[in-house]
Amino acid sequence: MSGKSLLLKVILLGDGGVGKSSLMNRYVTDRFDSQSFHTIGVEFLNRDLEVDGRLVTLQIWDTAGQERFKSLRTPFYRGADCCMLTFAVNDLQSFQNLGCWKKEFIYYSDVKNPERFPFVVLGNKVDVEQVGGRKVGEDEARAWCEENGCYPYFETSAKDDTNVTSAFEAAVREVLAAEDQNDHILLSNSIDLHGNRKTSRSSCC
Ligand SMILES: Nc1nc2c(ncn2[C@@H]2O[C@H](COP(=O)(O)OP(=O)(O)OP(=O)(O)O)[C@@H](O)[C@H]2O)c(=O)[nH]1
Ligand SMILES: [Mg+2]
Repeated sequence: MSGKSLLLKVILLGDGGVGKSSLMNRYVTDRFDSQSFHTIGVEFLNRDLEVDGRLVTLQIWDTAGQERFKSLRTPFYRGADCCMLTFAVNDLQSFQNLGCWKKEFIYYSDVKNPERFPFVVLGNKVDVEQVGGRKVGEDEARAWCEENGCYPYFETSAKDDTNVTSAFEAAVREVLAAEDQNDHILLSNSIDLHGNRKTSRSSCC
């Protein structure tokens, strides 16, 4: 295990009220507030964790999902290592807006290679299933993830603490895997001192 901690910036995006702040608070402080206020702008919290033997400081940036706060949140997209696109399974519109959130992120973060950028999708509030409140099926959500870039999908509940840890750990794994891939591309395109240019390309998902 490496002794140095890697700082990773993960950003939570999605419609107002889907539970982004609740997911961050559940993960970092293990608390849930059923009366939480809408976020204004952005907030962030850190949590240290170890994934596959690597020490990581996860810096979670929680953004305001309401349209009126757009100009306050978009300046913070730059430098993100992973984007967690969040909807609520009892809110069809929030699912239908995932594509807009992805576009907004790509535009303002100015990522070099959007096709390779690590996104993770969260369908939050799965606890509502028990009271018949689900509006988006798991299959439908998985199909969207498949079509839009083979993104990992997690059905979460900040209220019941379902899959919250797994989702954040998956975000870290996605970033680490993407970095390994980039290192591999750099290595395979390097020129050795004997004049043999290596041109082998790595394959992707
Ligand atoms: N039943 C249920 N309610 C949840 C869950 N997560 C969040 N909520 C509730 O949904 C409401 C909105 O949650 P927030 O975490 O504030 O939503 P947000 O995505 O941060 O909203 P904005 O800050 O406006 O973008 C609050 O009343 C939460 O208590 C969940 O997993 N299950
Ligand atoms: Mg919030």
